[in-house]
Amino acid sequence: MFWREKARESSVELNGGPPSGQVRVLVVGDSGVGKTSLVHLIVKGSSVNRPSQTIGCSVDVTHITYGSPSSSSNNVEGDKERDFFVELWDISGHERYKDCRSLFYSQINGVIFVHDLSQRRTKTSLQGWAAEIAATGTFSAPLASAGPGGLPVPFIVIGNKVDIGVKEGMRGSSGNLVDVARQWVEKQGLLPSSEELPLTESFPGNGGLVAAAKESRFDKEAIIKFFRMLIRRRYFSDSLPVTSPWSSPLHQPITQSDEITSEEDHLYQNSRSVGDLHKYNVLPPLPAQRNLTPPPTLYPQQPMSTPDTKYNIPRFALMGSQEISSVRSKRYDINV
Ligand SMILES: Nc1nc2c(ncn2[C@@H]2O[C@H](COP(=O)(O)OP(=O)(O)OP(=O)(O)O)[C@@H](O)[C@H]2O)c(=O)[nH]1
Repeated sequence: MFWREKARESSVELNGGPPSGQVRVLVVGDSGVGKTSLVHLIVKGSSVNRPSQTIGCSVDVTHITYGSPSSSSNNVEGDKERDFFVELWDISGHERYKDCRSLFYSQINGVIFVHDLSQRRTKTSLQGWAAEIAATGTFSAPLASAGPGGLPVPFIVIGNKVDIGVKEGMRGSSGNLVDVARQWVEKQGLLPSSEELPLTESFPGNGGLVAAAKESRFDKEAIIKFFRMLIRRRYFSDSLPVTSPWSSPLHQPITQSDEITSEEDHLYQNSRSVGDLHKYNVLPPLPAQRNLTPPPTLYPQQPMSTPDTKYNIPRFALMGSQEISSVRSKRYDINV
């Protein structure tokens, strides 16, 4: 395995210094669901025309800010705005790499599960992905209670290809054999229309995001909040509650984060999807010191404390194609 730097921005404007740390996020799901397209969209802010099939794993790095821009650097609270790297490890979904992909499941802070809304089985298989990662991965800042498949870190689920996906409540054909079979059986009157063929839809399904990576549509706000939540858990969580995305969603009114302020927050204030929220539950924290060996950090972190923030994740808020203002990207490929 070797790393090949594919592109590097000439300069990275950071908030008064080098990044304060990094979090590692796996992006997993079956082959062809659009993981590479989504990562490209998150990092570059635009769609990619013809993504090539991922070989083993490719890693993109973006950076986001965390903290309050108005705080002075002398603030004893240490809540001034800081930059953090977010590593997005795009794992190939191809069967070819099934036996070796656990090589990449190292010191994970969070997971983005991706499925294809037009291929029902790609959602069903997320349970297997979760179990595989839980069984073979190592984790940074693990949660006290495990999620699906025993996964001990926060995750989000993204249903991609909403542009061609079967609309909720409609029974269209996705081209998937199981769905075709279901439709045929229903047409024969063999099953009541609400009856499901034996499909395991046990993966948490009520709190996911939807996206159309090909059309540059995704819930940028939710993704950024997810990243910030991971940063908070890893670097600021000694005395803070942490969140558990796999707990039962709480449907509460949207509350605006009073901790994090940035242009992005203002940009997306008006774009929230009201009434259809996925709310992270709050669980007791694990102190950052209890982490397993963290990923190699480029720069030492300063201990800081910040007030707690509860995150609301809109489930469905499609955004136009906008450049992610705080994104400075580097891309690395890993070949195995
Ligand atoms: N219609 C539609 N097609 C999409 C969308 N997102 C991605 N695709 C297409 O789906 C195909 C697979 O996309 P990738 O991003 O390479 O999928 P992947 O999950 O990274 O695939 P692997 O590398 O094999 O794991 C490509 O032809 C994309 O253009 C979408 O939102 N809508």
